[in-house]
Amino acid sequence: MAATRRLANTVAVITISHPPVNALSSSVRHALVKEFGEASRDPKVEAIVLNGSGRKFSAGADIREFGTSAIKTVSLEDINSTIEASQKPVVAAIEGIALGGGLELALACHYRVADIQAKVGLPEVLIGILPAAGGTQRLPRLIGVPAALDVIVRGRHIPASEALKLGIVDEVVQGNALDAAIQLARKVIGYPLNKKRLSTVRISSDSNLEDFLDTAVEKAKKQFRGAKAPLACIEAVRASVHLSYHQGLEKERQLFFSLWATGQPQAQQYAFFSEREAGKWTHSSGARWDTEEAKPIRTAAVIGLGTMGRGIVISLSKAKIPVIAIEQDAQQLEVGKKAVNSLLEREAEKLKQQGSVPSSNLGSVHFTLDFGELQDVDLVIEAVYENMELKKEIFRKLSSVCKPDAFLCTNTSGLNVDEIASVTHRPNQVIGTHFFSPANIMRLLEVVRGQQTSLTAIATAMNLGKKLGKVAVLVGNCPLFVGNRMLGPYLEQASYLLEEGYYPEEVDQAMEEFGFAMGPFRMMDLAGLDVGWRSRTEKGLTGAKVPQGTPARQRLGSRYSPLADILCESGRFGQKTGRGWYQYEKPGGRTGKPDPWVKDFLQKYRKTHQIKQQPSNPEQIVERCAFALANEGFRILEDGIASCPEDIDVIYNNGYGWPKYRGGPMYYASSVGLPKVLDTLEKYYKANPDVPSMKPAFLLKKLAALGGPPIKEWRTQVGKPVNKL
Ligand SMILES: CC/C=C/CC(=O)SCCNC(=O)CCNC(=O)[C@H](O)C(C)(C)COP(=O)(O)OP(=O)(O)OC[C@H]1O[C@@H](n2cnc3c(N)ncnc32)[C@H](O)[C@@H]1OP(=O)(O)O
Repeated sequence: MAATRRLANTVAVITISHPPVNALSSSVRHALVKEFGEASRDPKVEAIVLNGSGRKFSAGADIREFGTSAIKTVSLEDINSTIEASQKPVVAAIEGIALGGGLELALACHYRVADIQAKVGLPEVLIGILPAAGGTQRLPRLIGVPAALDVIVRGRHIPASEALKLGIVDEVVQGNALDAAIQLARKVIGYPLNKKRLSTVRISSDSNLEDFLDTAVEKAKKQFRGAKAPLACIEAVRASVHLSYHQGLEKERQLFFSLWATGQPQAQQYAFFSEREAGKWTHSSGARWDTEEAKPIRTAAVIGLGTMGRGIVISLSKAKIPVIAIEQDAQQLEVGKKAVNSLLEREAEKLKQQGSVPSSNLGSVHFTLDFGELQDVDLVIEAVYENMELKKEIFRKLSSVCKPDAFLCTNTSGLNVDEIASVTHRPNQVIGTHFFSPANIMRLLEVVRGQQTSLTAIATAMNLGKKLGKVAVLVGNCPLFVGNRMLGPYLEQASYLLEEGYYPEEVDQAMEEFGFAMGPFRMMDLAGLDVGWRSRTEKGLTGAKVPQGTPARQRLGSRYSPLADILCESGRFGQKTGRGWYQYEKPGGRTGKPDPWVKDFLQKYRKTHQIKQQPSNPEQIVERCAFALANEGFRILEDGIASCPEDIDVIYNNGYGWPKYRGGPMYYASSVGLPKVLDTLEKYYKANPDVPSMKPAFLLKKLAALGGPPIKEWRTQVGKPVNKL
């Protein structure tokens, strides 16, 4: 049953019942109409309380119904207007969550009581749409335009205590929200309801409000580059100022349909469900997320307190896991300790502002130089710099010091997890946990399974990711895993574009207009050019190990761009040295400006190597870079390193600044059309046979030959997950 009704004296309690999150599916909406109608007509009923089963009010509209005929049956806003117009007082008892349509339903009620643990919000913008059941019209009438705009455009989940301050809820209770709502309902029987009907409230407009909305548009254009939903949200809220409630609703509806026509909601909803699917990992043995039990992690340790290690310590502490943090010498320990403590203070401050007690919400951190102190921890994460010998030395030590069932994780961004595991007595307990910088902020975690990694270790690492609030994706062990492996051909194309006549700012601008948080050159400057340079030097691609007589722009018979190496040889490592692809105000500076030195250097380089300049074409920049990424993605699928295209997209959306409204590189390839992607790559590769990364992947050819089936069908065509080195 989608909703049930019972009588508590003269109060009817209608309970939405649609596990797991009480989404307002068509059957729930039908049930609400029926139960509410009967309660309204029942002379024994003097007031009505709405709540959700399983201590969750509602997560809003059933996202799976969008684009289907089910969404057209019984509109949520019709239900909301009926509730609002009720002559009997209606109180929402909010436990757990009231999100999207869930909050819109609660806003139609005359009163709202929330449990202290509850969160409310209008997160529609995060799935590419806007609140479309009156939310953009009722919320500004309740809490004012500026506060409502912030809630709607950011889509954040607001804790009950803040919701009370904002005026979204009338009462917050520590105990049972349902009992409190019933009590309130009884108390207000017979009170006038007019002022409680939000659709009747008037918003007074003034020029400040107009300026405020105009500024919000400009800010949103910059902040959400290319995303249409935030702008539609602002326009809908603007309508609440100028139009009657009913005209505003019509505007909300029109904006919803025009957003749908852009294709962005479909991409963002694909991204939403792909994230949920990533948690449902499968293994070639047939084992799955729901067959394997994770071990509890009560204590953890982090080795290395560089940028990554510090972020990991904070993540663990925020998940209330006590951490032991280790460094190799007293001086580095002191530096790391100061940095961690200052980050922890910031977290404690945030908790205080939310009304929580930091000491009960943050795990303790103990700093030491002594590996002996790790003997009882459940899990260790090594986060030292990328050097195989150093990592092996640490894992040897860990293997002898840690208790036999402790899990040993490496935060390598691409080294061989099996080789690291091979020096331990427990390769089955070794697993890769590749965090992204800054690790306390970035949501992505690549969990890398080695040949011998046990299913329990996989389940435990995936579960830990969830506990840390991350989206964990299980991948196979190959050089650079998934995300960084795909970055190779992408950055290669970016460099070739510079050789062929573009400048870093032009390539970055094209990719940022496409929607990337940062273009490739800004990203390299931020990450530090020296990191890749060190790795290329170790591989003999640059530096003294390159055989005499090797052409400057060729390695092992393939095309090679030495541009980044030359920059590094001139001490240009990016932001950290104040010079890289851009110039910065000072070493460590963040604001990059185009650098005349780079322009001059590129012009001389092109002249020296007699490279013909291509006519400028921003579309070509995007195609070459984005298709290079997707092509490597197809190879990764062929190799079984990622088990489905959705996992690759989750990695790019959450770790590499890919615009979510384009779904991810694989979704993008699918939406452009696989035959077109194939054709573009084929043409490029024919003209550039010395660039093997652009040779169309076998799987791409196979899928294009099948006419480019929908992305959810690709899974049937890909290999079994393996480890490939
Ligand atoms: C025309 C009227 C328009 C109305 C606009 C809307 O209401 S649009 C919907 C707005 N609501 C949201 O965007 C909420 C989306 N959901 C979440 O943020 C989270 O799922 C959650 C509710 C905070 C719960 O998070 P938690 O981590 O506890 O669980 P999961 O995310 O794993 O979700 C559990 C399963 O529930 C499915 N699900 C969640 N929300 C919805 C939804 N609104 N519609 C349909 N399904 C939903 C989710 O997919 C999980 O199911 P699986 O089968 O496991 O994938």
